[in-house]
Amino acid sequence: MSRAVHDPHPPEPKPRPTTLLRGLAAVFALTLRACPGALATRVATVLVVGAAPIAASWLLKYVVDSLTSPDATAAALTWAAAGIGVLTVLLATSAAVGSYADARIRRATATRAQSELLEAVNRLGGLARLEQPAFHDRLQLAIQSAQGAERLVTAALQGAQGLLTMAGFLGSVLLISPVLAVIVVAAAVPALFAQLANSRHRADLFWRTSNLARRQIFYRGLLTDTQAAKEIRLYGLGSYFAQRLRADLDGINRQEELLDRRLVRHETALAALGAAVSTGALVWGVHRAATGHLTAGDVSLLVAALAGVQTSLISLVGCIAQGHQTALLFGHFLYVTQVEDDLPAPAAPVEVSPLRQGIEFRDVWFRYTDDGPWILRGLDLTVPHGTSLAVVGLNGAGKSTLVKLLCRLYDPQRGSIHWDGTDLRDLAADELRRRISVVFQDPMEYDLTAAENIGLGDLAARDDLPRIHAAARDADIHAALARLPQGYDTMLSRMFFPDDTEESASGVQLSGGQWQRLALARALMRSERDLMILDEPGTGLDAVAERHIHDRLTALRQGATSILVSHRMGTARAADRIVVIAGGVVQEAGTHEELMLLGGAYAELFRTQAEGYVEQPAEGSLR
Ligand SMILES: Nc1ncnc2c1ncn2[C@@H]1O[C@H](COP(=O)(O)OP(=O)(O)OP(=O)(O)O)[C@@H](O)[C@H]1O
Repeated sequence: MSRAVHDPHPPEPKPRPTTLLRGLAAVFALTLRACPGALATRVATVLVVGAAPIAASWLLKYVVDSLTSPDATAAALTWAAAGIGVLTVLLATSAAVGSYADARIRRATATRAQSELLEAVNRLGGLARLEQPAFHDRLQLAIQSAQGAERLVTAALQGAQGLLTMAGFLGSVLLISPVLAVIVVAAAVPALFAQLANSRHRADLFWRTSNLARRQIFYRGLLTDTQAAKEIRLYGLGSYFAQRLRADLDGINRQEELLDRRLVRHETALAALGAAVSTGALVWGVHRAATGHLTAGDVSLLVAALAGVQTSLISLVGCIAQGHQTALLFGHFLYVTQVEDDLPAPAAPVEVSPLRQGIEFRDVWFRYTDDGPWILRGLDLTVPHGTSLAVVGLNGAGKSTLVKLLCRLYDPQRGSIHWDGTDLRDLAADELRRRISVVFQDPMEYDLTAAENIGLGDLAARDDLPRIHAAARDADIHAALARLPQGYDTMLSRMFFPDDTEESASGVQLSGGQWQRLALARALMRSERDLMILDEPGTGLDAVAERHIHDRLTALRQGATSILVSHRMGTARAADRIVVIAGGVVQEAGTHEELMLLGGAYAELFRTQAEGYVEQPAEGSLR
């Protein structure tokens, strides 16, 4: 079946600005999912805090006018004053309840957003996206925006509150003088546009500096990482990396400083304009009252309205700017959570049955990037069920690439790989992977207990100690783990304490070879495995251990299929079939004896290694 050419490294599109409304809708939806109760409480406080000052200032106008009027009754005045008191109490309590609701919204949305983001990243079936620097930049910004997503809700609610207050007070100013109302609104328009432009510049700055920001996190990690500490000290790299970190931070700071200067100029001018408009309006009001056109109550209302309008305008403009900036950043969160999978899922996945016939690579072409070199160039390879295959070749020949393609961590650009005749692209990647057990060249060292490090191989059996012990025995690591201070419960970490409680019970570090055996035990936990792949498991193992493990694995195989990538010819020779990868294709294939007879690349590799083990006669004995 011919397939459309698939690009395993789809390029990252340039970020498209997210509109305030789209971002707002998305964050409100997120908050509703995270904490609907707190959101409802916050909306109620917004209504109270937004409307109460207007009601209070109208009551105050009534009180002031009544005090200067002979018709006013003491009872009405007292009720009006009490009304102001009730509104003040409501305002004070709403502020406290609002802060509490804000804190709940902040915690709940940040937690929800982070987990939705990590789930989305985990949904990506392959490695291609995760290996793109531009995707990492976006991910970094998405994590930042997930942590501060609630700022958009808070800004929107505060903005709504400001809008409510402003509308009420503007209505009041409108009643006193329509012209004045227009002037007050007009004075706010430049502020609004300036703030929107500023927030766009700030979001641009985040995007432009995200690469620098990621790099300084990398340097900081290097300088504090225990694994890196050995080389950093040995080569005296500490100050060098510290300087590079400093240079990156300086680069970010310089760009931020430029932007801040621009913002301070705008904000100073706008604040001066707002103050001038308010003062002018106040002078006008006092003059109108002095000439008998306004009452004393009108002036008190005007004073309250001008202050109210100015304060809510500033807050509203600030909220829109903050909201706009957060919405632009939130665009990265939306992108990452909605990004297309780098491995297209089959429309109707075929069930992955236990391997019966074998694996077949048919004319497989693969390269990691569009402009990179082809690593595989039309590779054909068959691994019949129940046989063992050894893959050998020089560094960089593409042996690990072949393994990753077989696990469907990437799809080939051309050609196909088949599991019992079914193209891997027609199988669900996670089901396929359940049937494969791999020990990679660089296995993970989890900062967890020894038992957990093995149990992760089959999550459903992570507490099944007899199985964990059996896997450890097969990987020849049981005795070493049993001897640890807390046995299998020993934390294999110098970074964390067991259960974060007992500071005295610090963890231990294993040796490189022991970690490798642990990874092998983890791989052996896979109960449904049909295919075992060992990608250079011997690099950290001593010769005795490798021989022992190899014999155990051969015994364990019992009709199962296995692929071994190895530079150790002594181990590779025992496989049923050996292939030499070179130039992106299978250069030679056969049994050890056949390949030695052929006298090609394999025979040369084998002899070169074997010569290293033959004892040379001492010079004197030559005579
Ligand atoms: N994730 C990646 N992105 C880009 N290029 C890669 C990636 N992984 C490997 N390569 C390149 O692909 C080529 C083949 O790498 P691969 O790891 O498959 O070789 P190998 O035969 O396993 O080598 P070794 O014996 O050193 O382990 C190398 O040139 C390497 O630089």
